[in-house]
Amino acid sequence: MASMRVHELAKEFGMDSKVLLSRIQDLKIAAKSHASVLSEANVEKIREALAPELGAKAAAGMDAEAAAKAQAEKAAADEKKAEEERARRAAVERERELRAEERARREHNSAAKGEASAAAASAKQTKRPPAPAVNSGLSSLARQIEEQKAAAEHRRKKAAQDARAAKLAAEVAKKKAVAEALANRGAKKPAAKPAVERRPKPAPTAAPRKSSFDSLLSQIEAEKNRLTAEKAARPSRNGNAAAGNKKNAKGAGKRGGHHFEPDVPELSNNGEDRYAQMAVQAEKMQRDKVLAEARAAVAAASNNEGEGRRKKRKEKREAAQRERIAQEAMERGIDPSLMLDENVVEVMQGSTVGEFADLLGVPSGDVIKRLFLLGQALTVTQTMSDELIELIADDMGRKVRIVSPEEEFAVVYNDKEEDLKPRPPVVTVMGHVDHGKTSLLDAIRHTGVASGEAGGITQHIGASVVDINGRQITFIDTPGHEAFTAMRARGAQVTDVIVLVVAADDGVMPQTIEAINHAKAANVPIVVAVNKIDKPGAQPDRVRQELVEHGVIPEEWGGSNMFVNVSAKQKLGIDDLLETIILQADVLELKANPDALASGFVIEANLDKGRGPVATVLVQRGTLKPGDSVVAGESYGRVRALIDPRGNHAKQATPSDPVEILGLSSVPTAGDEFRVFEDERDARKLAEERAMRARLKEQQTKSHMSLDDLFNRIEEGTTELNLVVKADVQGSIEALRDAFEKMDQSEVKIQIIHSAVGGVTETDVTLAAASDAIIIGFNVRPTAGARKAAEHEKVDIRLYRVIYQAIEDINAARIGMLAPEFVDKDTGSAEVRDVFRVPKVGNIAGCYITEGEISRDDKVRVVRDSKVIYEGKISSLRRFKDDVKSVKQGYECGIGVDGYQDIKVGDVIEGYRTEEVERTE
Ligand SMILES: Nc1nc2c(ncn2[C@@H]2O[C@H](COP(=O)(O)OP(=O)(O)OP(=O)(O)O)[C@@H](O)[C@H]2O)c(=O)[nH]1
Repeated sequence: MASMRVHELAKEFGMDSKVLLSRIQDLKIAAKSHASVLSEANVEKIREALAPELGAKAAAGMDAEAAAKAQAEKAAADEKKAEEERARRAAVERERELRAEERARREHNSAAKGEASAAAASAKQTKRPPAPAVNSGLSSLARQIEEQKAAAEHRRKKAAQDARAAKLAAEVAKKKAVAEALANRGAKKPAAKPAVERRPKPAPTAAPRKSSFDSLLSQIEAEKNRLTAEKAARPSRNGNAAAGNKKNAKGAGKRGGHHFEPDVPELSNNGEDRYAQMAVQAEKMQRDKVLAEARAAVAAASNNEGEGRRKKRKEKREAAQRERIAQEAMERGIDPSLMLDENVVEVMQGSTVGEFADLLGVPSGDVIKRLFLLGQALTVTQTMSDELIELIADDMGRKVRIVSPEEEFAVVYNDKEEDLKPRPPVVTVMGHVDHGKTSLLDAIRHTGVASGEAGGITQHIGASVVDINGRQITFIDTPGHEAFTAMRARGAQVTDVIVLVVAADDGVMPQTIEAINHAKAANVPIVVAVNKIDKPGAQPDRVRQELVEHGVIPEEWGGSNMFVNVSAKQKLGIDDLLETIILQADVLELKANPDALASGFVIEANLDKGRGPVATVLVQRGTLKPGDSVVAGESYGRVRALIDPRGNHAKQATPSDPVEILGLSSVPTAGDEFRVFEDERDARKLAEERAMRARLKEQQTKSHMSLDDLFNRIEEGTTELNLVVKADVQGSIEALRDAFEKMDQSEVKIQIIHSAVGGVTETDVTLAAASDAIIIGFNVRPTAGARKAAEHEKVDIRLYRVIYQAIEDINAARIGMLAPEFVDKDTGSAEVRDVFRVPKVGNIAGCYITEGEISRDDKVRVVRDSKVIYEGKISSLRRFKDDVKSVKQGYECGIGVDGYQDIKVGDVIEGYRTEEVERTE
């Protein structure tokens, strides 16, 4: 059975497609509409889940006759069942009665038996309360058990008595034997055999440990006799025994391996002394024997358990191997279960239909057929997207793992704890416009230079290094959150600490809040530099209070953020700030392995006329040296020279060092990863593959989170929906926040990562791209730059005019039912450069089309300061007094907006069309 569409399945079930769709969504299976394709596995799942419901439905749908027949059949079956049950119960009753009779009979017999017990029995019987027949049967059974228990106890005691008697007899026999042996000692040695034979029969291995001192003595004697006899029977070790032969010697040796042969010295013959010696011997023998037994037991156990142990060790080895693979998988960002499962087939990203079929060992025709059923007509030589590879494999019940080309070179950074060495912190300065970021960086650099090497004028390489009390701090030179977020958007996490500059005379401003949000999104700690404290209007405490409202709480007030008052202009508090940064870094315990091939990120790059491509990189791991083969983004090459921030040639750059690289093949982009390879060919191959992938990616840029995609993302495990909210007034933001809080967030948590009053800017788009967020705008418009950036980054910008629409959309998106069938498509944008008053017609906007093309039939919105102030239709579109159908970008025209006279110079007229969009998967 192949995959099916929802409506096909609904038809099969005799259900309404919509009803089935909602049931499917309840089952958390991705399906958006009646046309959605369901995989075979999902169809099976749905069938199973709906089986009871469908069964009931089927029963309900049967005609009356069939229903009556079924009912009759059921009644007959029930009756038959009841009959059987009655018969079974009767049989049980009969059995019970018979048992009671039998018990009564036995009781009667035992009561009659024995005169002595008769009285007792009758006494017992009189004691027992008169009970009905069944009860008396039970109590007699209990009595029988009691009697049997007593008899067993008696037998046990008797056996114990017998054993004790036998033991005593054995002891006596032993004593006798010892006495005899002692008496015979010295006169004539007893024959070996009889001595051994005389060993008392019940002298088991366990007995000596428990036996008394006397019995031990007798054992010693017996053992000694046995040994003497054995010695006499086998050749002496020095080989002069006439009877000696090699075989015997060997056999004795072997026996010695398992046998306990205590070294018992001869005893002197006089009285108490002799007994003392015997006592010592007894103790020694006891100990040695126990030891020997223990050893034998261990040897036996290890022989028996050898197999088990080997198995265990093998299991342990395999578990360790699995753990290692899982660890490696996690470090490479791969699902460990896919790497551990032997049934998983690894398929190279971008495989053709033919290659895919070969890897799975199936005919290409089969794959093509399945693709066709999914609405994808591909030929054998066409490449399959990741999604199709997974879909078709799933359809075939096969497991695959898509291997990206870069994975071949994926370096697993798994440094051992002992290889990690402390490294300096990397700091970015952020803050509102004009709060003194540049001045502060200058002041800091000046401090560094003053206390550092003489003559070291900092070069602009994108980062600078400052020394404070022998400790290094690396500052990223580009202040502001744009650069920071742009880097982060590219996956480059280079900053350890953010210095947030807030002017003491100005307080918290919109960009201050933006910076806080960026820092929080990146999970980077903030050190606050309250700047301009030299100014008369400075209120550093007010800054603290304002920041508290945004979750930045001073340490002295019980929070976790360090604050320092500074004046960048008068260079006050700079050392204090640097020391605070060091303190914050110490808290972070920053470490890296310097003894490895270097890797890190490009923080700035340009093409220098004289020197060719130049890139400033920040080393994050390992040590970079001239001569290293390096890849930086899509560029590669051999490091010709390293230049430090002071403009000097460097011999090496270690973790947290910024350094300029010369010798690359092309100019990389800020935020690109760089990595050193042992072999230059590998570096080149990776760079080329990256370039190829970038081209591919350009064609199919991975979209960021979008409302259309939210349901699928939730299905894939997304649990958070990040939002950037921009609105015309603060009240709208608060209202939206309130509404979200009331929403069911059990499946996906809604987080507003940034909100502000104003139009949607490029920075909003970069933040959204970096945090995989959706931008929501209320009565605001994106700037042209923001729109372009969003298009490029595939960031979803949703613009609303009423709050409930946004709430409805997000609610619908969560369950995959987002259905705005109509969307506004922008057509063009015009800048109002003049306003003409035309009698009888009204005000006409003299415009310049800055983007796209505006047509006479388009709807328009009038935008002022990024806010929509009017929406309506075009009443007239003219070029030089002529009515025209449309005007393209770069041309001037006159636009009359129907019903709106308040047009002003500087307004923007945006043309758009409302189009019906067919929702696809
Ligand atoms: N009085 C006083 N003025 C300062 C201080 N720090 C900076 N300024 C002044 O504030 C103005 C802005 O300083 P910048 O360093 O350019 O501020 P910025 O944050 O880098 O500004 P942008 O680059 O435009 O974002 C300049 O005129 C500085 O001279 C200070 O500590 N005290």
